[in-house]
Amino acid sequence: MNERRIIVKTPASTANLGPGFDTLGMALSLYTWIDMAATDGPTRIELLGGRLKGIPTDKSNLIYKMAQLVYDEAGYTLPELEIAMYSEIPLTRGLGSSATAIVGALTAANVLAGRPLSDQRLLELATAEEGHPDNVGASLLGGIVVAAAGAAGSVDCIRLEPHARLEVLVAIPDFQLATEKARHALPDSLPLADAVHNVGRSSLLTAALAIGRLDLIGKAMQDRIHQPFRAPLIPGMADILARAAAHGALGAALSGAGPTLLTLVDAHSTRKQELERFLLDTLESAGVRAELRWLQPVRLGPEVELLDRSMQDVPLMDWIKGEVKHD
Ligand SMILES: Nc1ncnc2c1ncn2[C@@H]1O[C@H](COP(=O)(O)OP(=O)(O)O)[C@@H](O)[C@H]1O
Ligand SMILES: N[C@@H](CCOP(=O)(O)O)C(=O)O
Repeated sequence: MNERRIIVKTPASTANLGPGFDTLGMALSLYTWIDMAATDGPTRIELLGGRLKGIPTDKSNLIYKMAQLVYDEAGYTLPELEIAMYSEIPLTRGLGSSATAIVGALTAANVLAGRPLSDQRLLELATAEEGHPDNVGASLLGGIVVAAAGAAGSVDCIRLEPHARLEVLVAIPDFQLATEKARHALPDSLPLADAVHNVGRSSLLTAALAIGRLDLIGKAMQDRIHQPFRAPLIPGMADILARAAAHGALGAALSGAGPTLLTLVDAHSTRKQELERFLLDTLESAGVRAELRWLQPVRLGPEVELLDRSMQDVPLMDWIKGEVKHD
């Protein structure tokens, strides 16, 4: 069979950006590649690189399940599949690895099926699977997204173009924190004053990002909905959020549900090394080892390649190595 081989490269994401809990997201320059083709043989799922260890390779795999969902929605019968996947996104660190896998798989399966589903339907399916629209919105639309999930599975999502001078420095701690666990740390209800605080900051942040008021970002990234409750799970976090701006960041936030800490930085800043030192020293004093990564906001959502016959047998890693050289 193997006539349509699809490779989809999907960006990671950071959610919340501080006050926009379950609402704001931004696509980031780390990627997952999903390679999907129909096959006459039995389904085969290959996970490449070290990061996907422990993830099932049978039909309970998330990628396969998302493919099944697309075909069910379209009313088609899912063929047996050959799937390969490689990810450079660290899992369970607050960089949206699960959302990237969901969006990449829905996109690949939709192309394989001849695009029966609209992007809007893919967004709704991805949100239902992930439980919140911020990460999947960013991975699907690219850029910065403002997303709101409504009744009966509806999702409204608006994409903003990231400012050309916006850069991202993340500190990725060497421990994992499952989103589910970090969501359990949150209270069931909040004082009205805290809700008002967040509505103000989140609206200000959205407006500032939309019109390029980088000077307002630090003030606007304040949050009282989730970060105060998650801070005890991440040693050093409270200190970093309180003092990153004094060390050259435009603003700082917990990335998604953590434990990664995110700083937004003006690309023209002359204080990048000072910020790097501050993040590493603060985390080290708190007993946390972390890796720093400079990332860019990504403007594109999933990039789809339909491989022609001459490329049918090229291993996914060889194909990727044409553009990246790391694991
Ligand atoms: N490529 C993938 N294939 C299958 N499952 C994945 C993949 N990437 C992530 N996951 C699942 O998502 C989980 C991590 O999701 P989550 O706790 O929301 O953290 P994050 O999305 O911030 O990395 C992993 O433990 C794994 O079960
Ligand atoms: N809005 C969610 C975002 C979770 O992001 P993840 O990258 O940690 O999965 C939350 O804050 O729980």
